[in-house]
Amino acid sequence: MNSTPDLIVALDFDSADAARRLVDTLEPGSCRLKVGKALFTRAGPTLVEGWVRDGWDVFLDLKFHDIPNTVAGACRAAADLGVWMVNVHALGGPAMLAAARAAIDEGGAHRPLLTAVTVLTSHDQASLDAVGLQGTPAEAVTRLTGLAVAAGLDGVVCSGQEAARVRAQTGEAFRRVTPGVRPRGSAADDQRRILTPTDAMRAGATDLVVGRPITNAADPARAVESIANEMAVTMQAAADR
Ligand SMILES: O=C(O)c1cc(=O)[nH]c(=O)n1[C@@H]1O[C@H](COP(=O)(O)O)[C@@H](O)[C@H]1O
Repeated sequence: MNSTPDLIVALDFDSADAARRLVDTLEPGSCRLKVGKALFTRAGPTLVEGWVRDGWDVFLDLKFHDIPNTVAGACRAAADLGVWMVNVHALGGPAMLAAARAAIDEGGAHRPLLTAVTVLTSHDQASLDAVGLQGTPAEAVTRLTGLAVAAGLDGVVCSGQEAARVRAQTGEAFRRVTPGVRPRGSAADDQRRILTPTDAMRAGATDLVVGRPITNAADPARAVESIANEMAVTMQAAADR
């Protein structure tokens, strides 16, 4: 198990106000924030820059996937916002990944972590077959992780189900960011490759991304606390072993 797996709260709220209401109850350092396409399209860079100024680590999850030149420009813009992590789709291919890497490395003073989404956690075998990707989801994750490693990225986004495999392929330092995390008893929603926080940590996830189990909870702040507690208990149990 990684020594400090971190909780990333996916702020997939319909409004900036709803997101702010939750973030105002949390402390930077206790978790990280993820701003994805829905909230960013509503609230834009100003919201992100405000949280960065307040000391938050923000994962800007816009999953860039375009021609290399366009993705390079988008990565430069993300770095200029001061975010902690930015991601692209590994499916964009080697040239796109290299352009993203170069854009971040040649950028200004701030250099966010750059990760690549492998196979979305909403994909199962049938939907992977439908888009024409060969092999099982795990095999596709391995292949796409190979592209991310070759381009010098800092990690991949994969499901907890592939975290151990990615660690074996890449070594400990390469990040394994895992969405599709569901506390026991939570609805899977549209996620297909899921694990509980405890199982994702045991599998070697370095960062756990959790959205709806928090944002749809009657008390989102309490839901964050409960997941953080589960993670702390799992860490302690691993340390005691
Ligand atoms: O890159 C991501 O963060 C991501 C990749 C992936 O394969 N699956 C995935 O669910 N995500 C994001 O992780 C979050 C998961 O949210 P919940 O399913 O609500 O916990 C969403 O914001 C997704 O956009």
